[in-house]
Amino acid sequence: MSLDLPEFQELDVTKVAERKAAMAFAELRRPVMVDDSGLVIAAWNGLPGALVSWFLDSVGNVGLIRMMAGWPDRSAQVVTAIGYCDEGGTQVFVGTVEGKIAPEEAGSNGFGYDPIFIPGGHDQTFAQLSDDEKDAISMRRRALDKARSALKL
Ligand SMILES: O=P(O)(O)OP(=O)(O)OP(=O)(O)OC[C@H]1O[C@@H](n2cnc3c(O)ncnc32)[C@H](O)[C@@H]1O
Repeated sequence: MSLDLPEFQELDVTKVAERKAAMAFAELRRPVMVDDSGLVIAAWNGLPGALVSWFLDSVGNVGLIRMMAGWPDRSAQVVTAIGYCDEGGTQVFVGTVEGKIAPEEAGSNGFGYDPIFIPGGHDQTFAQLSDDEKDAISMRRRALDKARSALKL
């Protein structure tokens, strides 16, 4: 079932996931799980964070790379927060991958910011890795592993 929830103007994916989960539970009155993901650029004090889809919709990956010109520190994190809510309350499980913004777009796998994010320990973007390679190290995998073990799924 699909549920349209309001978007929160908030940088922190953890807070967005927590509010989304609570709101979805209030609506559906049954256990819910939501996902919110973001791109956290260190030199920009965390921008765009959870607002990344606004950046991608307006300037795209290429625009984002251009906006990084003049910022020598290209380090960034990709973060997924999984929010879970049931009668007992809300819990959030966060997965993070440290890396950096690529000098140019590369690769055609994946979606979103995959072509411009190079995970630490690699010299290729997420979009140059196979689906299996990305899934093995992704922020979403890390968040889901935490959720699985905490919720005993
Ligand atoms: O809340 P908004 O910002 O409207 O977006 P959304 O709910 O539709 O989507 P997400 O939080 O899951 O993701 C925010 C943006 O991050 C991108 N994104 C999410 N997961 C990603 C991944 O694994 N690799 C690359 N980009 C990703 C996605 O394309 C969106 O533009």
